[in-house]
Amino acid sequence: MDGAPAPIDQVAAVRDALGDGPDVICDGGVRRGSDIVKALALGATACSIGRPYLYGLAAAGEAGVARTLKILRDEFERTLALAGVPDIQTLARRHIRHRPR
Ligand SMILES: Cc1cc2nc3c(=O)[nH]c(=O)nc-3n(C[C@H](O)[C@H](O)[C@H](O)COP(=O)(O)O)c2cc1C
Repeated sequence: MDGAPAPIDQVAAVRDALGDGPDVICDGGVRRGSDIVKALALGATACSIGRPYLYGLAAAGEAGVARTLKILRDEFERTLALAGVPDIQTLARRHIRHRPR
């Protein structure tokens, strides 16, 4: 998997190939709320997480998982606000500058 492209770098191409209909879920490498903003701007419907919630679980059990989700949500909302984007529906590719590696 070391040579596999990052999921975030595939979102735009997947969305372009599928069109507006199907859901696209970006899974893998989401660590910050701003990562979710980027994925949605590129065309994802949602993101999923694996390790981040496990880190919270390991640190503080159920409360740690809740804390992880709150951190991600707060960062997500803060990033939208700082970008001047009022809501998810308004979020679009023009709001970010993304160069796939
Ligand atoms: C401990 C652990 C076990 C996992 N087991 C599976 C699995 O059995 N099958 C699977 O498809 N993905 C598995 N995953 C992948 C997650 O479902 C998810 O795709 C991935 O963790 C998302 O990336 P992230 O950890 O960077 O957020 C596992 C991930 C972790 C951390």
